[in-house]
Amino acid sequence: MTTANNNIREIALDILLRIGDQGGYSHLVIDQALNKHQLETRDGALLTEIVYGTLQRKMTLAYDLDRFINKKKKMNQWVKWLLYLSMYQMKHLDKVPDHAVIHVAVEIAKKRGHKGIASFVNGILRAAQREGFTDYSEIDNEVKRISVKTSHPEWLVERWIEQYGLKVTEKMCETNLLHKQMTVRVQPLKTTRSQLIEQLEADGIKARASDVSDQGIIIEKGNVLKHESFTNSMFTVQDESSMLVAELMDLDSGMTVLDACSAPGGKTTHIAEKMQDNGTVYAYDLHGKKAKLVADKAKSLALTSIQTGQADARKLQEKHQPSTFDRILIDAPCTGLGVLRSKPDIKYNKSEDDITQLSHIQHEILDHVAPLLRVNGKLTYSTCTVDKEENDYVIKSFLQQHPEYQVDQEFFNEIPEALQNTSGSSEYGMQIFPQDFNSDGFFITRLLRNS
Ligand SMILES: C[S@@+](CC[C@H](N)C(=O)[O-])C[C@H]1O[C@@H](n2cnc3c(N)ncnc32)[C@H](O)[C@@H]1O
Repeated sequence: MTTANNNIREIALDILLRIGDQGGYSHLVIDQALNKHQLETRDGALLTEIVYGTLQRKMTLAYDLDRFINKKKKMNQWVKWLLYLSMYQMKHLDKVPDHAVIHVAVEIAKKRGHKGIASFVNGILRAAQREGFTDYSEIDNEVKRISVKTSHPEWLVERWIEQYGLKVTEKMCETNLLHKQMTVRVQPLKTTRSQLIEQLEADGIKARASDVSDQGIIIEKGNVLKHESFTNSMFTVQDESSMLVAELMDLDSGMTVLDACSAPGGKTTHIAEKMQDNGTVYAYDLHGKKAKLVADKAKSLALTSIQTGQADARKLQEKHQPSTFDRILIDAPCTGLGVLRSKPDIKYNKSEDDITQLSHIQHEILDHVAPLLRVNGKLTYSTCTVDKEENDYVIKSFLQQHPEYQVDQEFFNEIPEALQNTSGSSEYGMQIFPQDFNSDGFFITRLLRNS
């Protein structure tokens, strides 16, 4: 193993300490580290794999480690994370032999600590190499077994089982550990989807058309972010479930649309594209800096129909007259339990109280924005979370208090074929699980104002 390899593990250890114990956001901390260290593509990919893999499986690795350790022994945080990241590589990275993983871990332990710690690390990892890892079937309690095996907190597993059943929950937790392919959305005012796919394929990037959005492209192999079409803003990176939101808003050219919670602008720009950049999309966000990101994104995609501003969605009645908008999108702030594959820290940091608090905010936003829609207009509500309290129940209680609204039944007919029979959906909307379509977990519904 080279110094570069040692270095990658040391950087990985620093990142894990920042995310794991100091609460940094995984994607932001990794991006910062990749920029700071200017790693080659292959090294960057290995670093990302080790950090995400270890973080994704933190609870499983803690269970594994417990089997090899004298529990009375107090361990430094960095030693714990070094053991986790080493065990992760031994269990899941075939290309790195165990003896090399152990060697690097011992070197790092010597450098950061002293000989005694190095010998402790060596002893634990050699025991793991000798005895191997369990398949967790020895855990009788179903909730605990799923929690340990898939590294999701017990409260969340229990909650999902209650809401969606054991089979769906176990599958969801397993899917949350898998790699998600990148998907992008073509900017149709600049090129067509088939032209872009052809261009990518010609340059060695394997790509195919999405079934859920006619602007969507699934990238199967290759780094599309280094391709000239990205530099030229021919597309934007977006998850397929997220693309489905604007697809299901029933948009038309020339409309006046409100996007009440818009940053960083993935859906705002999609809305403008679907209206051929003709009409007006008012895009707000609670945070001024974030609203600027929406303006930047609109500019980079050369879209001119978007007007951005800072505002609390609950106070938009101060800016707009009642019955102004043809379409409204509330892509609400949420716990993000549908995006655990790309943001694994969420599953360790969020609590049931966060769910309840956010559901109150979601309800308040809906309540205050509702009068701004014109009669016969349509309001789309979406979240990237999997939890009934933030989804179905928010809609249910909104409808009870707003008899002038109903769920738009046409919405269910417009759901793409491939997603027609998702098991999580209810009379209040469509719940996409990560396992349904290898996309993010999302809730989407559309309400009609009838008086
Ligand atoms: C799920 S994100 C929106 C993602 C965005 N629609 C997209 O597709 O790129 C929710 C956004 O709501 C914003 N937000 C939170 N509370 C808000 C409020 N009271 N009023 C307006 N925006 C709010 C957050 O800053 C965050 O950017």
